[in-house]
Amino acid sequence: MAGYTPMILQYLAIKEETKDAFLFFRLGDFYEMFFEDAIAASRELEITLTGREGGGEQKIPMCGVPYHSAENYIIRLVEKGYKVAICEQVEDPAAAKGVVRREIVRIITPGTVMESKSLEGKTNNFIAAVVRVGGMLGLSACDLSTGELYVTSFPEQIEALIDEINVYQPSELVGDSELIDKVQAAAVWNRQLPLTAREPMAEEKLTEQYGEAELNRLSGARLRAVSVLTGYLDETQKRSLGHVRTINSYEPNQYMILDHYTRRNLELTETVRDRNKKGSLLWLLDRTQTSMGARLLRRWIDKPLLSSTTVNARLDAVETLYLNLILRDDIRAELQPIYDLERLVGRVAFGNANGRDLNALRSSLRRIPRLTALCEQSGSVVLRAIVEGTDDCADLADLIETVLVEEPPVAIREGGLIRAGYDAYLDQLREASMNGKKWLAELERQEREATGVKSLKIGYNKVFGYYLEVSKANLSMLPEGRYERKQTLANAERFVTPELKEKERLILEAEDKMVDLEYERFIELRDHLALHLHRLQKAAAVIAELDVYQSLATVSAERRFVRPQVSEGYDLHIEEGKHPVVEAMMDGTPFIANGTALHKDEQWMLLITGPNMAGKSTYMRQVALICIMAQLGCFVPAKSAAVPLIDRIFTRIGAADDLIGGQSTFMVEMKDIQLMTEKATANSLVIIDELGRGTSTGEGMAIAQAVIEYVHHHIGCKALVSTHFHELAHLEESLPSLTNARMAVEESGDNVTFLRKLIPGAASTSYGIYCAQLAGLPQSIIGRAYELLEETEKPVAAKSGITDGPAYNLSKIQPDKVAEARGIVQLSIFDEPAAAVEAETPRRKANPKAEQLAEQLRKLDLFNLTPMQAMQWLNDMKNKLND
Ligand SMILES: Nc1ncnc2c1ncn2[C@@H]1O[C@H](COP(=O)(O)OP(=O)(O)OP(=O)(O)O)[C@@H](O)[C@H]1O
Repeated sequence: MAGYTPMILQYLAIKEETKDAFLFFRLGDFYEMFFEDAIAASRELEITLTGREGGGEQKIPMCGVPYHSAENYIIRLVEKGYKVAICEQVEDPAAAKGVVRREIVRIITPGTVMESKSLEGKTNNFIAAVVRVGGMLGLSACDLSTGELYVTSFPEQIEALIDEINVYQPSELVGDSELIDKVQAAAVWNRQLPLTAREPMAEEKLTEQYGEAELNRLSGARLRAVSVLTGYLDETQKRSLGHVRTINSYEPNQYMILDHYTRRNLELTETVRDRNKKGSLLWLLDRTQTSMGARLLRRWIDKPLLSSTTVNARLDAVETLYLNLILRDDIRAELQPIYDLERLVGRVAFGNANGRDLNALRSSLRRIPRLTALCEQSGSVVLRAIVEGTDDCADLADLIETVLVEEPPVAIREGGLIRAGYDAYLDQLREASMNGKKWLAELERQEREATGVKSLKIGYNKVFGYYLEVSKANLSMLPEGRYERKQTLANAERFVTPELKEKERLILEAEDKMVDLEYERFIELRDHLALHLHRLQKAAAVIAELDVYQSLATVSAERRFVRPQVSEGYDLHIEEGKHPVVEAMMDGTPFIANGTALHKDEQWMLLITGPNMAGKSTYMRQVALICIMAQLGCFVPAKSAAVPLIDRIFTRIGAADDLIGGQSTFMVEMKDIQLMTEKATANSLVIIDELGRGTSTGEGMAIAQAVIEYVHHHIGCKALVSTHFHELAHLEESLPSLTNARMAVEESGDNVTFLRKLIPGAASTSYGIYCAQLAGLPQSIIGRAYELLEETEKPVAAKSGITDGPAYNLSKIQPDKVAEARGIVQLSIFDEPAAAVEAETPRRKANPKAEQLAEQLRKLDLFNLTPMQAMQWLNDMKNKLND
C-alpha cells in the first residue's frame, strides 16, 4: 500500500466494501476502474485499458467510461451476471480539503436492476433469498421493478426448494451461506446466477420497511427469508423502497405442485427445445393487453389452484367474458392503452420516473373509471365484485395533469416540464425570459438599421453568452467605437455592448431559476405520488386481474374451449380432449380428439402401447395440460371435462433431460420415479412416458412392471403410462384398476398411417423398424432387422396370445376397429379382451451376434441421433457383422 496517492488509497478502502462488484469510481466526468476491475472491465466491455501513476512502483491499470453514457456499460455488465457499485463524489470538489469525499451510492446487480431493457418486456425479474431455520426452509422472492414480494416455507428438502426457486427463475440468489452452497450443488441453472451469502437485517429497519402488522404474520423461516432479502436490497439500493411494503405469504400446498421437469416437459412457459415462449401454454393463453396482466397470467400458470371455490370463481369471471363478446372487446380496448403501472410505480418509488413516465401513469389511470363502469354495468356479479371499491386515483391523475405539460422532455433538469398557470413565480420568470428574448429581437432590428448591415445577427454560446455577429466583409460599415470586440472567427467578428451584457444577466438568471424551479415542482409532484404508491398498486392489481380474465376468455372463445366442471372428487372424465398447443401449432391438419376416463371404481391407470410417433406423448401431455388449465381457471380444449383437483403432477417424459447435469438419462428417470413414490398422493396425476427404456430390455421391463404395480397398490393415483414393452399388456389381468390402450394405426401395403386415436387394447408392436425405415436406414439393415425380430418375437407372440396377429406381419387393423378409432372412445366402456403376455419369454439363442445387433437396433434412439452419428453407428454395426 505504501506509496499510493491519497486518491488511490481512498479507492482501495472503498473497494474493500464491495469486493464482488465492479467499482465505478467517479473522477470528474468519468467513472474510472482500477487494478483487476480495470483489466476485467476492459475485456468485458471492449474498452481501452490504460495506466495511471498512482504512487506505486508501477503504473496502475485503469479504464473508464464517460459518466453520461455509463448506463449502457453498467447494464451490459449486469446482464452478463456481474454487480456494479457506483461510487460518487459526495462533496463539492471546490469546497473539499484534500481528496474529495466519495461513497458508494448504489450497487446494481442482476436481481435489482431497474434500468435494463429486459424490464421493458412482460416478464418479471426476481431476486430470491433462501434460508434455513430449524428443520424448515424459507424462500422469498422480490421483483424490485414492480414491488412484488412473495414468501413461503416448507420442511427441509432441497428438491422442493429448488422447484420453488424455479417458479421465480430468479436472476440472483442470496441467503444463508451453507444453504446457498447446497442449492448450487443440487441445481442446474440454465443461466449465470450470482449467489451472495447474507445475514438478516436489523429488526428495527425491517419494521421500518414493512410495519409491525405485516411482519407479525410471519415467523421462523419466512421472517428470516424476508429479512435477508430486504437487508440485501437495502444494502445495495441505499434508499427507501416505498413500493415494497406488502408481503404475500403463501402455503406451498395452496397450489398444485409442479416440479421443474414437469414444468419443462409440459412446456408451460417455454418450449423444451429452444426455450421459446412460442409453442408454450403461456404463449397460447397470453392475449393480455397489459404487461401487468401478462405477468399475472404467467403466475397463474405457474401456480394452479387447489380450491374448487376459488377456481370456480375464476371460471365464473372467464365465463361471463366468454359469453359476452361485446363486453370483452370493450374491456380489451380499454386495457390496450394502459402502460405498465407496476413498473411506473416502481420508478416513482425509486425516484427515477421522468415527466413522460408520470404522464403515462396519468393516462393509464384515466382508463380506470370506464373499465370499472363496464364491469359494473355488465350485470355480472363476479365482474362487479372484482372492481368493487376500486380507487381510480383520480386525484393523482388530476394533479399530474395540472402540473405537467402534455409532452414533457425525457430530461427532468432542463425545464420544459411544468404547465403554464401552475406556479405564479414560474410564469413570471417565463414572462421575463420571453420579454428578454423579444428585447433581443428588437435590438437586432435596431442595430441592423443603425449600421446598415443586413446580415448582423444576435447569437448565443455558453462561453461568451449573447453577442452581435458581423461578417468580415461588413466590418467597415460599423461606426468606430460602437461595439466592444469579443471574439474573432474566420469570417466574422463578435461584439458585445454593456446594454446587451446587462440584459443577458437578467435573461440567464431567469432561465436558471426557471429550470431549477421546474425541477423542484416536478420532484414535489413525484414525491407526492410516492405517498400513494399503495393505492396505485391496488389499482394496477385490479387491472391485471381483469386483463387475465379477458385473455383466458378470448382464447377460450376463439378456440372453442369449454368450461370444465372442477370438483373435489377423484374421477377425471374428458370427452374429446385435445392438446391445445399442438393443435394451435398445426397448419391445417386436423387434431384428433381423444377421451379420457379415469374413475375410482373402474380404472384409473392406463397402460398405453403403440408405435413411435403415434401420439402417445401428446395424448398424455394433453391430459396434464387440461388439468392445469382447469385449475388455473381457464376453459379447456374438450367437448366436456370433469376435472378433480390434482394436488401434484409428476411427469417423466422424454430423454436427454439432464445432460448438462452429467447424470445418465436412466439415472434421472429413476430419481424422478423415486420422488414420485415418495410424494405422490391419491390425488396426484402421474405420467410416465416410455418407462424403463434407458436400460436393458429385461431389466427395463422388470422395473416398469414393478413401478406400475407400486402405483397401483400403494399410491392409487390416476396414472398414464406409456411403454414400448407391449409384453407388459398382461398386467391388465392382475391389476384391476389398470386398462390397456393403444394408439391406432392403419397399415396398407408397406405404409403405416397413424390415426392418432386412442383405442382399447394393447399394441403388438412398436413399429420401431418401420420408423427406422422412415428415417432412411439402408434397406439391407431394415430387412435384416425384420428378419431378426421375427426370430426373436415368434415365441413371444405364440405364448402371449396377442390378438392382433403376429408381430410385423403388418396385418391390417380390422375395419371395425378403425371405425371405432375414428369415433369417440370412452375408456370406461372398453370391452376388448385384454392382450395377455406371460412373463419374459426365453429368446432363441441361435445367432448371438444377430441378436445383439437386433437388441442394439431396438434401443437405438433415432430421434436423438444426428445423421453423422447414424452413419457412425451403421459403420460400427457393419464392422461387427464382418468380424
Ligand atoms: N391427436 C393428434 N392429432 C393430430 N396429430 C397428432 C396427434 N397426436 C400427435 N400428433 C402429431 O404426432 C406427432 C408425434 O406425436 P408424439 O410425440 O406424441 O408421439 P409418440 O407416440 O409419443 O412418439 P414416440 O414414442 O416416438 O415419442 C406430434 O408431434 C404431432 O404433430
